[in-house]
Amino acid sequence: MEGSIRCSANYVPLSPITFLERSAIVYPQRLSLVMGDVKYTWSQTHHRCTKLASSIVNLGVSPLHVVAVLAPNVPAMYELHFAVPMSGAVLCTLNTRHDSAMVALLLKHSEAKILFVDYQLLDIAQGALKILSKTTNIPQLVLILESGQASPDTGNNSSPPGTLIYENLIADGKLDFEARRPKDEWDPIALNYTSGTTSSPKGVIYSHRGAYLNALAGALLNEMRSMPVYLWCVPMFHCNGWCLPWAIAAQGGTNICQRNVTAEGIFDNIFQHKVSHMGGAPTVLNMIINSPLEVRKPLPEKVSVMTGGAPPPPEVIFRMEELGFDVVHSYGLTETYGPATVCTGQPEWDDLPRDEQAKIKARQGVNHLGLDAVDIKDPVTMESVPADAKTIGEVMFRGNTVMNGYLKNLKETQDVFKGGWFRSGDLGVKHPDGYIELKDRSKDIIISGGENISSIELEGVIFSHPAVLEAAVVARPDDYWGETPCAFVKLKEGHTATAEEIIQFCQNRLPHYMAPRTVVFADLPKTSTGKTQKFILKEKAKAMGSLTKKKTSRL
Ligand SMILES: Nc1ncnc2c1ncn2[C@@H]1O[C@H](COP(=O)(O)OP(=O)(O)OP(=O)(O)O)[C@@H](O)[C@H]1O
Repeated sequence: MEGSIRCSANYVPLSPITFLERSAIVYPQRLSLVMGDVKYTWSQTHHRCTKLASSIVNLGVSPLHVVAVLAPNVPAMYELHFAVPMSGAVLCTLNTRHDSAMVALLLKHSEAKILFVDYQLLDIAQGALKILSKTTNIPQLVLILESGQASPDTGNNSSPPGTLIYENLIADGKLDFEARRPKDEWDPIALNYTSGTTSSPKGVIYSHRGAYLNALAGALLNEMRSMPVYLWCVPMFHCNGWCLPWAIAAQGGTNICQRNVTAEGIFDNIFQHKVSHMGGAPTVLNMIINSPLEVRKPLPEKVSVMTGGAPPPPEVIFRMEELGFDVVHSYGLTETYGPATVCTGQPEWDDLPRDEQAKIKARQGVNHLGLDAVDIKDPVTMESVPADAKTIGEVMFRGNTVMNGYLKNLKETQDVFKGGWFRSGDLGVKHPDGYIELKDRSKDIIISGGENISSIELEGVIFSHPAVLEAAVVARPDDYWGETPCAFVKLKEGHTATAEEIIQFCQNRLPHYMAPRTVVFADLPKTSTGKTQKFILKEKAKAMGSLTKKKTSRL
């Protein structure tokens, strides 16, 4: 329109770096980070990140170079979420459960210039560098020590010559360094590899703009007021901790860091630090509700817990709320910066019976405020499916919190954006109230005698059996039915149940064709982000062979 001028006065590339700068002014003396005796204020965090960023630049890192980190949720991991972007580089957080071969592969793919590594993971990093040294340049290693740990020697592993020490980089950094801001808000801020549940990890590129918007949407959907106290259970290496490191800075909150996640640690931290918010995959919630009675103490105040990353069974939501937690259910993918939808609560739901409420809350919901739209579409015609809670289609996303693309994989990027929407590979339905509900990943849906069986729905029912701790359902190939549902079940300690009892339990609650035909009692293989590795279970189910023989009629 005539009269408008786009200039630096009214158009500044969005970046979460501004959250830290603002918090250092608004909340200078308030606690930003706590882990054991280590405590920093927002002013200190700002200073430390500035100095660290200057040292990263000093090491020869140029804008858009990749800087990798292999560390659990320790304060350094949090600081790197700001220091790396402030240096103009792109942060690549690596899964702490990867072995050296996978770390080497991802370092090579991302062409990382620096690898920050926690001392407890030094042997993995060293193994990776050894593999890399055979074919390519190796990144500069920077060792993160425990606070007060003076020596780089870590038990049997002494760091290789030339290794730098994290705290020295901060001590030697310049406080007058001016943070490098993105030239364009579309510039990458992070590179996140997917969990590798269904295929090899893909490198997902996040922009400053997307991270900024998803962080603010995260604060809103968690209903975080200023100065929340956030307990870190979600690994920061997974979708940058669902973008919450940036959200907590935006709200001047206190980050309570912990190396390991245990039910005892969670309750201790809640009491000690008056935690207001936390997050965790359904496996973490399951661990909480099944922890011994002496651990599960009544909460001093409501704690809001965001869950996602895998389908939370209604039973888990129900029992968490019985303990006094407020469960916020969110769904998304690495490609959507983690959380993309939220099952926004409605006051009328409060009048429903508790188990009914839990079922409604287990739905994946609606797009959050930072995302333009989520829809369920026919992947061929791209038509929206009717909102009848029955017609299955593919979940698709559109908006500013969808990734830039996959690193060095244009073909895959084009494929997932075909039709102008991001195709998630998840299958779901739309309810009449517009909320979506996931039924399966397209690779996991079970088709038995022409009927679709949702493994998520079936797992939810098995899960509500009082003896069941965990359940996963996969397809068992069948000569007559095509596939039949095969349940892998882990029982709670001290509980018993037979396969027949589990099958009967399901038949009493579901149409008969949906009940499992096979029940196997076993431990469930998991990814480090809490997802069941169904491909392993599928192999096992396949190895069992067909339940029915060819040419037999109905069972
Ligand atoms: N709230 C949720 N309910 C149900 N499923 C969820 C939820 N949140 C996430 N998921 C599942 O997790 C998937 C996203 O996982 P993520 O991006 O971490 O990597 P991955 O898809 O497991 O890895 P890969 O793409 O390499 O197989 C979603 O597509 C969905 O299937």
